[in-house]
Amino acid sequence: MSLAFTTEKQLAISAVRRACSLTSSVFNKLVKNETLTKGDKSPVTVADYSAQAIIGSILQRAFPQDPIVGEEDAAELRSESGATIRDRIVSLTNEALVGDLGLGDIAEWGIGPGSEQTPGQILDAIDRGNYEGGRTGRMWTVDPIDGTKGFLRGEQYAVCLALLVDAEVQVGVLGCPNLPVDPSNPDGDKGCLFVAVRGQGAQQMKLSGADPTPLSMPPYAPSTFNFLESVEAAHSSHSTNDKISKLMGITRPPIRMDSQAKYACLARGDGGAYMRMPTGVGYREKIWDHAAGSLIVEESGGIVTDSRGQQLDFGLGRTLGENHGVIACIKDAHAKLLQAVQQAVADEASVQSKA
Ligand SMILES: Nc1ncnc2c1ncn2[C@@H]1O[C@H](COP(=O)(O)O)[C@@H](OP(=O)(O)O)[C@H]1O
Ligand SMILES: [Mg+2]
Ligand SMILES: [Mg+2]
Ligand SMILES: [Mg+2]
Repeated sequence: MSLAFTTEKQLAISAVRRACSLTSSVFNKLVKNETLTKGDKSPVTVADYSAQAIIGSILQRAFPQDPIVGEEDAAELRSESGATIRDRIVSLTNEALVGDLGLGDIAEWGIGPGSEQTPGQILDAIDRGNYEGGRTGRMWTVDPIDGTKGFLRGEQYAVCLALLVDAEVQVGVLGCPNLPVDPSNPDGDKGCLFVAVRGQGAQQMKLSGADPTPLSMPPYAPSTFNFLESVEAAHSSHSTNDKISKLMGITRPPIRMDSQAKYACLARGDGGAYMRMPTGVGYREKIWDHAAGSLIVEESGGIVTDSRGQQLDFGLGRTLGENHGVIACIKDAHAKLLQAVQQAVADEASVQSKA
C-alpha cells in the first residue's frame, strides 16, 4: 500500500530546502535598503519575497489547482517605488530556481538548470499566496520566513510550508537553517529540516536531506520542564507565562527563540511546552505561523490547543480567529498546564477588573 501524500511531502521538502539555501545566502549579503517595513510596522526582506516566490512557483508547476495562503504579497513590488527591490528579488529567485537538482528534486517542478521565470511570473508566484483560506478543499499555507526579526538578528527563523485538506493539516515542513542539528552540541553543525505527515509520524533531517531520524517527545519530567517562548515580548505575553510558570512550580528560565523553530525544538525534546499567550492588543494569529509546527508536535506525540484546551481551527480563513493563545505541550503535562493557564488568565482578569 502506498502512503498518503508522498509526492506532497517530497515536494514540500524540496521547496523548503531550496528556499532555505536562498535565505541563508541572502543573509550574508543583505544590505540595508533590502528590508521594507509593512503596513503593520513589521519588517519584510528580499529574502521573504524570494522564498515565497520559489515555493509559489514550485507549487504552481506541481499542483496548479491548489490555492495558497501565503504571508507576503507583491503589491509593493509592482509599484514604481518597488522597482529596485523587485529586480533584486527576480534575480535571487531565478538564481535559486536554476540551482542543481538535489536529493528528491524533480525537474518537472520547474527547478534545476534552465528554469528561469520572467519577472511577471515571479510576481504572480508571490501573489498566488493571496488565497483567503477556508473550511473546505486542499490548500497550502506558506510563511517564507517566520521570525523575520530573528533572521535579521542572525538568530532563529524558519521557512514553513503546510498542506491543509478540509481545514486539517496533513503535511508540515519546517526548514531551520540556523538551528543546531544536535541540541546537545549547540556549536556543532547547523541546518535542520522537520517534516510530518498526519498519521505517519515526524522526522528531523539535515537540510541536505541526510540522516532522517524519527521524532518522539519524552515523557513529562517536572524537574526539567520549562517553556519555549518568543524573543519578542510584543508577540506573546512573557508576563503571563511567568505567572503560569510560578503556578506550575517551574524553576528553570524560559527558552526564548524566534519562529516555529520553537515547535521543532519542543518536538525533539526541548523544554516541555511552547507557550504563546496573547498580549491583549487584539492581534489574530495567522494560520501560516502554526500549521506546519503544530502537526510536527502532534506527530511527535505532543498536543496543541488554545488556552481553553480547544483545538486550533485552521478553517476560519487566513487567521485562527479570536486569539485565545496557543499551547503546545508534552501530552501528559497538558492537563496540569491548562489548569495553571486558566488560573493565571482568571487572576489577570480579576486584577484588571479591579483596576
Ligand atoms: N502582536 C502579535 N502577536 C502575536 N504574533 C505576532 C504579533 N505581531 C506579529 N506576530 C507574528 O509573530 C511571528 C513571529 O513569531 P515569534 O515571535 O514566535 O518569532 C511573526 O511572523 P513573521 O516573522 O513571519 O512575520 C508574525 O506573524
Ligand atoms: Mg512577517
Ligand atoms: Mg510568521
Ligand atoms: Mg514571515
